Amino acid sequence: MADQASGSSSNPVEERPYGGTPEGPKRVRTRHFQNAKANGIKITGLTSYDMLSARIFDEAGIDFLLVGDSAGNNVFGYDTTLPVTVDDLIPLTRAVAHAVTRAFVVADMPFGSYETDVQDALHTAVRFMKETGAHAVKLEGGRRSAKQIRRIVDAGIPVMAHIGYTPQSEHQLGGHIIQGRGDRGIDDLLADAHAIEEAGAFAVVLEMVPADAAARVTEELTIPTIGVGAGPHVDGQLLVWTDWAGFTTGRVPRFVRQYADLKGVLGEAAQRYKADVEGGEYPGPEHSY
Ligand SMILES: Nc1nc(=O)c2c([nH]1)NC[C@@H]1CN(c3ccc(C(=O)N[C@@H](CCC(=O)O)C(=O)O)cc3)CN21
Ligand SMILES: CC(C)C(=O)C(=O)O
Ligand SMILES: [Mg+2]
Repeated sequence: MADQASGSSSNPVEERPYGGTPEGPKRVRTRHFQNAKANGIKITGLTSYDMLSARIFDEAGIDFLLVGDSAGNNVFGYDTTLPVTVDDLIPLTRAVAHAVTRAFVVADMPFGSYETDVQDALHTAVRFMKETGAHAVKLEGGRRSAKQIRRIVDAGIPVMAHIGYTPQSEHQLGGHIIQGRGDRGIDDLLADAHAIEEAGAFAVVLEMVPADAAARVTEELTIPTIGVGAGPHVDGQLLVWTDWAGFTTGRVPRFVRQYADLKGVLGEAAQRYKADVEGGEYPGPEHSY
């Protein structure tokens, strides 16, 4: 998301140690998502669960950071996102929101915090906005979540929707299964997408859907689509950062391209550290007082 998306091309050029897009908006807002789609500029997103990774991604010019309930898998060590609570995510979201200067921060609403009732959904969204400094909330579901989306948007809180494969419904969907396949699948996906747009969401995540289905949704909607395993014909991409950085120790979905080998780097560092301590090589005189 670069210059044309900002609406203000007069930002002074500043040095960013990780590269990125210094010419883009000073602070990413929902209108920049809309402008990016209108101008054909791709939006980039990563998850983040802590201050250090958030700072690095923000300085690199990643447009938005999602404090995902995938923290269940990647921080808390659960097999699914289902046990994650609002109280689990609030401190992580606060850490990320306080770390960024440019990136748009999205708080993921965990399972059980919005499906029960429209009032519950609003209460959860307000907690995230009031207690963390996030700029928007995200929730799963299309038609089934439209009432919740409308209520939260009416309260002045931007909502990112999420359809296709929705991990909080893993047991109903029967595992990590591609959604939106076949005519019936595409019709369902489109109906969900239109319901989300009508309810007032500013963007929608499409997870694990065929590229042609994602292209149809992207074409038909006026709000930007953010793909996670949805092929190239979408308005932006999002990945779970620990998958993307080669930090995840378990299975990683096929749609991920791994941009680093953190597991290898840290594993090797730990082995060298152990060897140095055991061999009397660390600490050296320069580390001692
Ligand atoms: N975007 C995203 N959604 C998730 O639900 C998710 C992540 N990332 N990353 C962390 C964990 C790991 N998860 C997953 C999800 C799918 C596969 C997987 O291997 N999927 C197959 C297709 C389905 C299958 O055969 O199981 C694939 O080829 O991608 C692995 C781990 C679920 N979690
Ligand atoms: C994978 C994205 C869309 C997500 O919801 C999460 O990280 O929790
Ligand atoms: Mg999530």
